[in-house]
Amino acid sequence: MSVSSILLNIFLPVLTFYFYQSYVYKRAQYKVVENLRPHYDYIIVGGGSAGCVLAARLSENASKTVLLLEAGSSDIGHAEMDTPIRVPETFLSRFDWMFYSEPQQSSMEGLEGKKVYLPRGKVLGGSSQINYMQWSRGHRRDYDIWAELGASGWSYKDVLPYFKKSEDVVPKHLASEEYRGTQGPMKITQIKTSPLSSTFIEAVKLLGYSETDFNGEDQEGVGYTQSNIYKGERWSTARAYLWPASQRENLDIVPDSYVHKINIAQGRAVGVTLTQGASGRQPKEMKVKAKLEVILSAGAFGSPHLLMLSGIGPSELLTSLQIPVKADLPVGDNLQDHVLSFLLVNTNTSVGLSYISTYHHFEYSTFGTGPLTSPGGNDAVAYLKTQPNLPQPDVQLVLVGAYPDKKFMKVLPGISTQLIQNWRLSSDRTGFLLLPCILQPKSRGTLRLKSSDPLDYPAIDPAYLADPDDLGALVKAMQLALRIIKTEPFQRMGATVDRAPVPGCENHSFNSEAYWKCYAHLLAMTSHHPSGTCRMGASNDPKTVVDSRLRVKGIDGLRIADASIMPQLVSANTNAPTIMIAEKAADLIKEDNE
Ligand SMILES: Cc1cc2nc3c(=O)[nH]c(=O)nc-3n(C[C@H](O)[C@H](O)[C@H](O)COP(=O)(O)OP(=O)(O)OC[C@H]3O[C@@H](n4cnc5c(N)ncnc54)[C@H](O)[C@@H]3O)c2cc1C
Repeated sequence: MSVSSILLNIFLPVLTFYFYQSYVYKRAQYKVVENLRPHYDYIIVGGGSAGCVLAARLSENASKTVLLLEAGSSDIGHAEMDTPIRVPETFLSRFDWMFYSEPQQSSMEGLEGKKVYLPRGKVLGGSSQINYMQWSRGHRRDYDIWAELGASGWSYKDVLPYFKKSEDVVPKHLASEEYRGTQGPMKITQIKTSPLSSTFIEAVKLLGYSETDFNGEDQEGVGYTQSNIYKGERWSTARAYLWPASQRENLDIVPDSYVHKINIAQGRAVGVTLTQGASGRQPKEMKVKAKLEVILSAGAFGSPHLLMLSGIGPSELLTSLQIPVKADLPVGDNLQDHVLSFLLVNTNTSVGLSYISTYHHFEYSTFGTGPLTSPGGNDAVAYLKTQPNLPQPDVQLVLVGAYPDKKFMKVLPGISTQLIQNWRLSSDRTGFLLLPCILQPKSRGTLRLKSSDPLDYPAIDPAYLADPDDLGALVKAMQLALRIIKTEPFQRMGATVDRAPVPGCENHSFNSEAYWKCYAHLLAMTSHHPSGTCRMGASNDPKTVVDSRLRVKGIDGLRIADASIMPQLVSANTNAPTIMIAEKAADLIKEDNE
């Protein structure tokens, strides 16, 4: 071994580790809360994307006491979450609830047991701590439709100020005064580390689209991914909102606290029951009282689960489980998620992020730059229309500058061992992934309690592709992606979709519509955007759980603010919209109580 290779392979990683330990791990800490107060003005359940925003905003008023309860652990000092390229390492880790769907009836034939792995963050910062950090708001029509569906005060004009309030857009060319914010806690940047991104942008432009700020005036078009990544690190809501607020006297942040019941007396939420120290220390059950409100921000799976455990949900189901009914509401209906498929594209040269070396690890830990700052490889994105006359884009196409190995494909999307073994993919593993995703799925699923034991996970059935129109839409999205691969910029690198037919679809001629239909039926996956399970809308609408001020119908002192309240899934990733929901919720709560 030469001196230079010893330096490169041994000393650099050691030095890197030392820098990381001394720089990142000691930057922040939460105040230790020895004993909870007997009551707080506000109790927030769930410290995820929404919960961290609410904790920070509600504790701005020093005269109000706020308790944030999070089932998972602290987020501080975990390089696997902080380093943007390392997203997949958080899956199936202690920071993940590791939900699985019920076996799917109309899709996912190629997945183990036809079940979809549904990761969710279990840590301060919640799913914003394990997500791909894509920052996108959706189309203005999405919010106008919310208002048309009965969510008054949630049209695009109404929510735009809250999107702006949440963000600090760093690249100057994106910081339009009318549409973007520059004073908010969420740092938004554009990462341009993969040379493939510009090829993708060039290719999409050849189909007649322009490079756009898809979070600005017009969503349609293509661009580099906008990410909540700053100085090379994930900018979760814990980091953006909670860290700066964490030393406030009136805010107690308590991780490792699993709330299993909202206590309701005479039609009012008066507090919660929780188990503290569930992961590690001696578990301790306790009750805490809320003087003003309990705010549920446990996410699209956690919030409906907890409501039902507390007696708020479909009365027939609750009665069958011997749970006394406090309010008969359609909790757990209206589950929506984006569904996508993936195209494995081979190239004749090494592209994307496959060039990452020891030097890049050193570069990252020393300067916070380089390919390790890529948001899990999701480097460019396009919002496209499958028909020109559509009122808004119906497809999101994400470029992932990396080629997955079979081990990864087994975890995400959870392809069955048998299918992977029989799929004779090219052994030449240079290339990239394209992820065509349908933005307005029609399928609707459910979340139901399996038992009254709070530790039993609920039955989650997203009913992917149950509406036959969704399969057709997904095939059209894939065909659009195939057109992009055929453009000259990609042909320069010999890009072709891997020609090994998926086992089960060999009878269809490769590349025919029937082939892709079969492929999508076998191999679709979640885009990780479950929402809608505690639907917001007019209070006299029997399909809604919360009114337009996010108050749970029929129960005083209880609100929900997270992705579960979306009446209809937005046409984008859901983190920025959830943060917007929490920003607006904080103002509604302050208006009603202060
Ligand atoms: C793998 C993955 C990739 C994604 N990629 C993107 C992306 O690139 N861009 C994007 O915009 N969106 C993305 N999303 C979606 C986005 O992160 C979520 O929509 C958003 O974080 C939802 O926020 P939330 O507040 O509703 O829920 P969460 O952030 O999940 O927060 C819920 C919190 O409540 C806690 N909790 C639950 N039950 C209880 C209980 N009983 N007691 C106490 N605490 C409880 C949980 O531990 C969690 O911390 C992704 C999601 C995942 C999982």
